[in-house]
Amino acid sequence: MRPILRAEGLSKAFGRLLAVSGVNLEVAAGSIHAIIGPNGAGKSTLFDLLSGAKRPDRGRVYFLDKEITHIAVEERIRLGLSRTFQVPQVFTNLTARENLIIALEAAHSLSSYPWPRKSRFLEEEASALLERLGLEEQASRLVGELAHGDQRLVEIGLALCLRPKLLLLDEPTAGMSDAETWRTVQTLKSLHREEGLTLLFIEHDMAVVFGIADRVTVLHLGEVLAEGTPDEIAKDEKVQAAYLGEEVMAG
Ligand SMILES: Nc1ncnc2c1ncn2[C@@H]1O[C@H](COP(=O)(O)OP(=O)(O)OP(=O)(O)O)[C@@H](O)[C@H]1O
Repeated sequence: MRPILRAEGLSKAFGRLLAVSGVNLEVAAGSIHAIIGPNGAGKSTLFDLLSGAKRPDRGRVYFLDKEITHIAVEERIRLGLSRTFQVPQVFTNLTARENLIIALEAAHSLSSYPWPRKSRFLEEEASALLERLGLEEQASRLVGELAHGDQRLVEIGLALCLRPKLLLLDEPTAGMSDAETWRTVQTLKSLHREEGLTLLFIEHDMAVVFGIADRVTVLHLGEVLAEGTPDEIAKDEKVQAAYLGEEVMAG
């Protein structure tokens, strides 16, 4: 299938440490693609290069066949490439609904709308998003008081306000209980199914990777060690060796 995102020979060094080294990556439109790898493998740095938070020393990034290597984060978002972070970027002193309304207002240019119409539009859009995320009951609570899993879902909601075609998720289930992880996985699956959203996500929890990914790229010491279906990756001896000493591939 046609790639929505393509990276060619991406490299990024911090001093003498080569964090990302000659990475080639293709993310098929409509896929759920996981990036895995031991701690320090370069996963977050790769995300920074793809989302525009950092610039590569070498290599190119293409989104929908347009080269985006040197364009700003905001422009990438406008093209349809959004991301979430390891620590949720949300307004903790506002409610879940208020968070979404602010993001929706910023995402749509509504300045010419008369206020009643604008207000109704924002309320309706926020309600629809809260329902899609399963956050109706939490809508009027301060985000800072919500469970960690719900805060992360609010952050995903903020990214969805921008109507992305591709969503980059940095460890979407990190720090979640089993129940929160399950709920997040179901929500991501339904967003993928119902909205045709392509997902690229970094994940340490192999149950999540094997539960939803149709493609997996393994990074190790900044390089692509292997790429394939979850089953191919689970059987790969190079991958098993790279994870030696970590428990993540067990089971
Ligand atoms: N700003 C920075 N300055 C110096 N070194 C950095 C910086 N950011 C990352 N590194 C180093 O680059 C390497 C890759 O880090 P990165 O965070 O991309 O890995 P990761 O695979 O996301 O790790 P983790 O799974 O622990 O989050 C690590 O050795 C890290 O210490």
